[in-house]
Amino acid sequence: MGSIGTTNGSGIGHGSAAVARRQHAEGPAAMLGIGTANPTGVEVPQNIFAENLFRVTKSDHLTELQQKLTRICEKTGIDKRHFHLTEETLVAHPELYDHDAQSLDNRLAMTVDAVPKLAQCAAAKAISEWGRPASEITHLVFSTYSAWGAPSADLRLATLLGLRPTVSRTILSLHGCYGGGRALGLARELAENNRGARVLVACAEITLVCFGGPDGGNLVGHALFGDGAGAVIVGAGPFRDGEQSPIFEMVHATQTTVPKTEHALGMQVSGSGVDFHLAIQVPTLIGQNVERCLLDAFRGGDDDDDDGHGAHLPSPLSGNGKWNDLFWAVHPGGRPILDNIDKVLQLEPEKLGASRHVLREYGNMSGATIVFVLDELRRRRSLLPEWGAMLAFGPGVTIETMVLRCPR
Ligand SMILES: CC(C)(COP(=O)(O)OP(=O)(O)OC[C@H]1O[C@@H](n2cnc3c(N)ncnc32)[C@H](O)[C@@H]1OP(=O)(O)O)[C@@H](O)C(=O)NCCC(=O)NCCSC(=O)/C=C/c1ccc(O)cc1
Repeated sequence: MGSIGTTNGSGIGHGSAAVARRQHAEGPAAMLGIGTANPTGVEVPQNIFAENLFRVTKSDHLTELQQKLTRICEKTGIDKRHFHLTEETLVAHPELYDHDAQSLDNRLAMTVDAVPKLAQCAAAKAISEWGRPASEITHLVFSTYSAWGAPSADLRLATLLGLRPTVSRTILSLHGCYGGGRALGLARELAENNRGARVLVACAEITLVCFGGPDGGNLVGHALFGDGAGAVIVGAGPFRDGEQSPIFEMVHATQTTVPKTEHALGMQVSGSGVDFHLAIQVPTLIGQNVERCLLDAFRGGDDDDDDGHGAHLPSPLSGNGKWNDLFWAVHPGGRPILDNIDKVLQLEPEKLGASRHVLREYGNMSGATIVFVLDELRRRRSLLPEWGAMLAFGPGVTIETMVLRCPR
């Protein structure tokens, strides 16, 4: 027995090492198709959001609270958001804004199909751009906090898209706003370590699970979050006939948890739904930690001698304007988060333009938002420098960082 799993003696080890080497893809993983979608029913301009919310939840008597939400809405940098939840649904389900009512079952019943369907719309666009049939997808990574149950939303999405029964599925739940960054990081590793793999990343969020009356203490969440889905096809070379050429290469990725910040961002599930907690310090915490994460991510690439791109990574240094040599895909978690990143990295005004555009047009769609930012950057591709950085944040506090390259 002694030789199984060892690299000396039997030759089994050498053989398995060779198999492992053959399983590696050629070159870095890349995004080969990007798609986004929003619910089509409800689009709410931010300047009437507070008035609407208080009216539909029969809370007009809470005038001070309404004034406060109006003040907060004005500072979000958001123009409009899209929602799955309609006024008719709220009339039929007053338990959705009664925080003493047991409403979790009804909420989940409303999202169980809607979340994978929204993801399907985004995925269909990503697959169409990729240029190959859905049956060639080998892996699915689905991130959502809005739909729970087993069989889970990833299986429902796989069925809706007609993925093959051997597709290797993973669902990421409750990652909140860094779910998209984590799903892309995982897809990168799957694509580079499984020759021929084509990974569908899907993120979809419907805020109905956490909707509540304005007296529930989550005014900032009300002002910030919207519904949406994003999808990306990730694969590494060799590339196939008919495939879209790489949009962004995913050169190196890191995940950092900022110590002792568990209290800052969170989600609590109860019989009455899902409550968010967003501490007032979050924008400052992210501003204080983001540069270290970026330096680690760009330095980390130098250690990856095997993958062949470490030696070519640029080495941006703080304070000398070098961060402005990159393009930026930053999760627009909130306007002050973007402002703080601008300040800390001394970015030129338009560097976070794609993130601010997405925040303005859609609000914060948690994990799906980063895909919208990548989609927007892709539209501006001819203007982008060669190298870029992606940042996503969420509970932990967790910061996902990825070094990107825009091939010429
Ligand atoms: C638009 C805000 C709310 C206000 O803008 P501002 O420039 O800070 O303006 P002010 O300083 O004048 O604040 C306006 C009011 O908002 C209040 N406020 C200001 N942040 C707060 C505050 N976190 N609390 C509760 N009152 C506040 C503030 O006290 C003040 O109240 P008042 O004096 O009565 O008008 C801005 O601070 C903002 O966007 N904050 C949110 C940032 C944030 O934490 N974003 C989440 C990033 S991470 C992420 O996206 C993940 C989310 C997630 C997803 C899924 C999960 O499961 C878990 C998490």
